[in-house]
Amino acid sequence: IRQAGLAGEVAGYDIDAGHRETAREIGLCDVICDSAAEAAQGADLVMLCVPVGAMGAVAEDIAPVLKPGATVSDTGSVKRAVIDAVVPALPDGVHFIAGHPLAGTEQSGPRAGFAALFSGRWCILVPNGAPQAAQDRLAAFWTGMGAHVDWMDADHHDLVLAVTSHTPHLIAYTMVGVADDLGRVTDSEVVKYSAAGFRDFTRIAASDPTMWRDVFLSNKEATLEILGRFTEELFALQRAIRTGDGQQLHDYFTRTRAIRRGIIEAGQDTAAPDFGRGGGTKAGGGNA
Ligand SMILES: NC(=O)c1ccc[n+]([C@@H]2O[C@H](COP(=O)([O-])OP(=O)(O)OC[C@H]3O[C@@H](n4cnc5c(N)ncnc54)[C@H](O)[C@@H]3O)[C@@H](O)[C@H]2O)c1
Ligand SMILES: O=C(O)C(=O)C[C@]1(C(=O)O)C=C[C@@H](O)C=C1
Repeated sequence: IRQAGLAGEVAGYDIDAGHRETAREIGLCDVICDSAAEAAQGADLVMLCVPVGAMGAVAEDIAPVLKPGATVSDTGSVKRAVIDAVVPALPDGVHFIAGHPLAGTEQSGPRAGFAALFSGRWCILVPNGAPQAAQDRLAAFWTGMGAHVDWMDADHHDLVLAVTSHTPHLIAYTMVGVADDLGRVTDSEVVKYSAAGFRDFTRIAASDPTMWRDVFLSNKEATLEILGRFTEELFALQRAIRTGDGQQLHDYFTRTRAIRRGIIEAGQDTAAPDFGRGGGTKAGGGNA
């Protein structure tokens, strides 16, 4: 936000005093406040970047000081539960537009952020009935940080993300847990010879436990739906292996390879951030 000059002043607050201290040390914001309400007072845009399960409580903390006409948004990985928790807490005349930048790492805390994090990445926004001018302003804010903005309904977002992010994380957690159960994950030979796939699983499985606990508890329905489908496919492959059905395995892997190749050919492989991309439209010099 500061690098792209998207806000006149950025005020921040974190419930963890150590994180506030670190944020002051590294100059993350223009000002680090001692309460959420102090940080939100007078802001044109308030961005809630806390675990999904804490969004409602923070909205209640800041509600009394919000400026009429202010926009409140968030970065949470789940959208329906956040809207349900935040909207009832906000006063009339304040708009909530839910958001989710599809960018992050397994690292947490104030030192884990970097200016190019959102560059070339999608940011999904849920309009939630906010006025067009507020929607345009928030979209310009994200494109100002180099993101591509898409608008989506909250339930659709939660289903799509259950497929592309939430269930894959659960699978990574499980795979690393299985290796640990075998007592081999810390065995130096296993670590030394672990192939890239498993290493990627261990990186994902190092993600923040609070964040991911909240994601699964608040996107229960969609995650369970996708997990059910995943389990059915897994059983089919398990059976093909047991019965020696090479044709089924080959057909399945051919189909999945075509999907990956289709993504590359369509130029939609945004897995790697485009660090070269500059900022886009500026959202104007408000306070965030
Ligand atoms: N990490 C990712 O890959 C990623 C990507 C996209 C979206 N998200 C979402 O963004 C949000 C933040 O994730 P993050 O990765 O920045 O997490 P983070 O752990 O780096 O930061 C969250 C911070 O919130 C603070 N916090 C917790 N409860 C609070 C409260 N009640 N009041 C004030 N501060 C509080 C924590 O102390 C922590 O420092 C989450 O909802 C997450 O689902 C994360
Ligand atoms: O690479 C990672 O660490 C991530 O998994 C980031 C990731 C994702 O699934 O793509 C994780 C959760 C989010 O809500 C958005 C991004």
